[in-house]
Amino acid sequence: MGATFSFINPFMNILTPLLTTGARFSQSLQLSSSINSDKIVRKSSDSESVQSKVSSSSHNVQASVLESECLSASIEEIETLKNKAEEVEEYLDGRCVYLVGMMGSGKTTVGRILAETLGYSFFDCDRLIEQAVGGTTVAEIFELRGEKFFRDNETEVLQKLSLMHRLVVSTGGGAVVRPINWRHMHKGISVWLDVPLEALAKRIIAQGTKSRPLLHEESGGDATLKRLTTLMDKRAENYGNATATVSLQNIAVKREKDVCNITPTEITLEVLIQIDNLLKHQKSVVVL
Ligand SMILES: Nc1ncnc2c1ncn2[C@@H]1O[C@H](COP(=O)(O)OP(=O)(O)O)[C@@H](O)[C@H]1O
Ligand SMILES: O=C(O)C1=C[C@@H](OP(=O)(O)O)[C@@H](O)[C@H](O)C1
Ligand SMILES: [Mg+2]
Repeated sequence: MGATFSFINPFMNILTPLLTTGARFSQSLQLSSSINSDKIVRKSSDSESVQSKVSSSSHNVQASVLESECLSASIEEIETLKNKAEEVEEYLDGRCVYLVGMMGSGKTTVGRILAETLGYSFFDCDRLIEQAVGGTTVAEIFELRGEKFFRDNETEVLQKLSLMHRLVVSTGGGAVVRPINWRHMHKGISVWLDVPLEALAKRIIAQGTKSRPLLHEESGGDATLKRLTTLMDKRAENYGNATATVSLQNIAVKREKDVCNITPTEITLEVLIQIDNLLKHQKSVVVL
């Protein structure tokens, strides 16, 4: 294995303050605002006061993810989300939730909402690697040190996170390729966000392909879709190792919506439903 960037110090420097103070991940704390996100869940009659509080908090303090989502999600949706999370949290028993899926599938976006809904800390693997390597971006790491260096450090991040509890971890799209990474993720619950490639291509093009080194030679929709298809053909089996799957195609049918119009809140709810079904099934099997 090439010289990997030792995470012993830099990585633990990022985690240690969280472990010692027991603080929820600073990212969530930075996102949370003067209003406790639990208070978002009110009867619709309070929605005006909540909305005004949310909008005022978003002026003077960076709004929490739920609050910002609340601006696009109804109070009823947020209430359903929080109620489901309370059910799931009991069965989760502190186990970490790992989101896997192709680049652009919404792991980082949904991960933040899921963490705040569960009252878990949130980590994004790519961001941890960038922070531990002195702020170098993922694209720069690929360019300057190569993909193997990146993958070695991705494995080290997952190994260290697997020692912790009550985390939502958004992995990078290629984390599923190494069996050792599954050994770490299988200590928790892994959920595959399965998004049709055409929807992925649209999102990634809208976001810009520069930040994704495995794509950035591609320009234009067809080339990006072709590249994503090649990657997916190689990885489909790996994503299938996840303990649960959230298919956006299925959500689209259930909600009679176009896949591209399914919101992160709706996906987060489906993640919770799939985890709930899985854990209740596991519990019933154990009882038998
Ligand atoms: N449900 C969604 N609908 C539309 N766009 C989304 C959705 N979820 C995420 N996105 C957008 O897609 C892009 C990739 O999302 P991100 O969370 O970074 O995915 P990943 O971490 O899986 O690569 C971002 O621009 C994000 O705003
Ligand atoms: O699919 C992949 O191999 C990658 C996905 C990226 O993460 P996202 O899935 O968050 O874009 C990032 O880890 C890197 O560019 C490699
Ligand atoms: Mg991501």
